[in-house]
Amino acid sequence: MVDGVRPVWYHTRKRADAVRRFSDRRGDGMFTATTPRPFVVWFTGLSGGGKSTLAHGLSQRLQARGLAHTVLDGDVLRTGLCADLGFSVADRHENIRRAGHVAKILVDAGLIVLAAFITPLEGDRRMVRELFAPGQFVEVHVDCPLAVCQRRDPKLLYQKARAGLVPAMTGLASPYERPKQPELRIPTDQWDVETSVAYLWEFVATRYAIGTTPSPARNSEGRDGVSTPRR
Ligand SMILES: Nc1ncnc2c1ncn2[C@@H]1O[C@H](COP(=O)(O)OS(=O)(=O)O)[C@@H](OP(=O)(O)O)[C@H]1O
Ligand SMILES: Nc1ncnc2c1ncn2[C@@H]1O[C@H](COP(=O)(O)OP(=O)(O)O)[C@@H](O)[C@H]1O
Repeated sequence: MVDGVRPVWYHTRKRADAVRRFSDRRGDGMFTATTPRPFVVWFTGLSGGGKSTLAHGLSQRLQARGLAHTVLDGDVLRTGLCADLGFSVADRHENIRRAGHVAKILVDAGLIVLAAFITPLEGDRRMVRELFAPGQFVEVHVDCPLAVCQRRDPKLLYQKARAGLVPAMTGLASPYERPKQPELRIPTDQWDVETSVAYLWEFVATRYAIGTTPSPARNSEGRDGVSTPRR
């Protein structure tokens, strides 16, 4: 240390110590209920299915509890970081690879990440999952039939695709592989937004012990398996 100037590692360690004191009041290495370990919720599904709507609905609930989080949206990343990519299988793979690594960096920095990308292929979803520790990744299949997505068509993309103006539209000219083992399926053609967000919240809040007393089960690192939608 020279002239009272402290090296970067000093501040980093002091901050880490402070965070640990705050987040580990039990003193046994477990985070408290109000400061869950960071995790990623990865929304996959057709365009118009409800990925962004549900990500922002969950974001509001996290916001209300003061939990540090961010939303990563395919539409947004494609205006900057991924602006060079189109919708071929190879470009979608690269898009998801980049998005997955950004999510990983943010989760490692302590944020809860809500990622909304079509992510149409099982292999790409697996690639992203494998970036994270077991139990840190929640795959949510925003499950909405193509016909309903086409009826909603909030961005008129399907209409344009049918007119030949949007190439490789997912579900029409480009495949969407139905997720085999997501942690959650949300049938957004059958449930309204409020019901869907409530269901999502119940799963996330339980799994990560948000706003509840920590229980021995919450420290489990294993996958919880698919949760069957119920009303
Ligand atoms: N051909 C084609 N197919 C699907 N989607 C298209 C296409 N062209 C543009 N868009 C717009 O891009 C958004 C999807 O980007 P993603 O990064 O989520 O796609 S992917 O995961 O790489 O497949 C998607 O956003 P969402 O509607 O929110 O899914 C569309 O707004
Ligand atoms: N249960 C539901 N969950 C999410 N969105 C729903 C639901 N029911 C109807 N919607 C509507 O469907 C549309 C989904 O659009 P959006 O969230 O942009 O989809 P995506 O991000 O998958 O393209 C919105 O207009 C939303 O209000």
